[in-house]
Amino acid sequence: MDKFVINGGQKLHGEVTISGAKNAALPILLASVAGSEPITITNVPQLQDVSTSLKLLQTLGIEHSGLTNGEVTISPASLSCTTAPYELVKTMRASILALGPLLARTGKAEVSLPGGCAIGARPVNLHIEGLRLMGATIAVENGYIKAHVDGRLQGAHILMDTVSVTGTENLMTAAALADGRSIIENAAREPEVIDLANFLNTLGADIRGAGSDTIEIYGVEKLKGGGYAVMPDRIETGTFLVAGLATKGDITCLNTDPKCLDAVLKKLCEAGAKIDVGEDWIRVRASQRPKPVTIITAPHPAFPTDMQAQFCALNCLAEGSGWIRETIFENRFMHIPELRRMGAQVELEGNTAITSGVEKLTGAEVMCTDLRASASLVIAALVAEGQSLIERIYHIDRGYESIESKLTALGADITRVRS
Ligand SMILES: CC(=O)N[C@H]1[C@@H](OP(=O)(O)OP(=O)(O)OC[C@H]2O[C@@H](n3ccc(=O)[nH]c3=O)[C@H](O)[C@@H]2O)O[C@H](CO)[C@@H](O)[C@@H]1O
Ligand SMILES: C=C(OP(=O)(O)O)C(=O)O
Repeated sequence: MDKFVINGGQKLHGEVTISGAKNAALPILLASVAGSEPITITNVPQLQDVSTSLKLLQTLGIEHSGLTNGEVTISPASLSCTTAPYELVKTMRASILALGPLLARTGKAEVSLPGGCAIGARPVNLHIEGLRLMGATIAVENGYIKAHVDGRLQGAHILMDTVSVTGTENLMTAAALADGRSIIENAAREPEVIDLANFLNTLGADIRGAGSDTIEIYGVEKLKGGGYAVMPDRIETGTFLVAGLATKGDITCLNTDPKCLDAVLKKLCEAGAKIDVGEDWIRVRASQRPKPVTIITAPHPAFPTDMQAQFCALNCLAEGSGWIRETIFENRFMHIPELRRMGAQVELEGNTAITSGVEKLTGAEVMCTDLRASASLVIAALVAEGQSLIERIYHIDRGYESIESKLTALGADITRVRS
């Protein structure tokens, strides 16, 4: 398993180009299952989860060109299998997004249950309930969601009990091919949901209202081919901005979208960063220790849970105490014990992490437990005095493209040790 060795203490400075968004690329790649003509997708990040998605498409019999320079052409016409197997699904939760398009296109789908994972139980009941409302018969047997429908799925009125990002995406994609009109209420408003809707509309779908809490979908019989560029990764952007502030640096994120980052930019300013934005770039500058912030994670447009761990690392360095409450996932504080190994003073009270900022963290051997927890450890190690060894970085490779090259170009001292 690869490791990072980081010698802390370098201020980050310079420009970094942000990659396409993992959480938009994965739904888009898997929604291509619903298509029938060639689709070219660009600005796709080179990530482990993207490789897994392409492997899954291949397992379904769907031919593709492979990913080159962020571009992949997918030929969904060759679909020949409707089972998403455990070996692939277990490594990537987003595989559940194969369920809606497979069922809508072929009338049949067997997708392994993604199961629990590091950050919480993450059930998929809302995906299943929504598809049932659209006329599917679904059984959960032998660890698989087994779904079928005679003829086409039927348009339905779906009120989601909880805001679910992939739940909304799965149902929206299925409804795009259903017979008649569907309404999804209490839909997720995340920018990645809008990106998926725009992608499907490029292929001839009729989806209205994505980005609001009510999405209206008029089903079409077939999708056509087309090209689409994935939106920039707002979480990768936020992670680099936090690293810039934590190291008292001066960095500019290019090829990003400041409009998707309102809640994060607000907290960066409260933490003392000087932020400048343009149409597609964000510059962060800092010269002082950060100020502590108070954060409550919640669905978009509120503060994203995927930025919680990175701000925890920031609060650990702040001048004074702050707190962060996690309301989306019940087990998303596994970075805390690792940050403590680096000298952080953090108490956990239920779903709230209360920090007393320390003047310096110290390098240590730490272990990644999930994707964003890994990002928080990298940020802490960049600031810490001395050397840190970060283990199990396969978690970070799921979601950050070439993170060590990007950080090195910004002046960090980071090396990947391969094993
Ligand atoms: C690939 C992708 O886009 N992943 C993102 C997506 O995950 P994901 O779509 O899995 O997360 P959800 O939005 O579905 O989860 C939100 C909450 O709803 C609950 N829930 C969800 C579905 C369901 O059927 N029943 C249920 O109870 C979950 O347990 C959780 O408490 O949104 C999360 C919340 O912004 C992000 O952290 C993930 O990075
Ligand atoms: C939790 C995340 O991803 P996933 O839903 O793919 O596990 C994330 O991107 O932070």
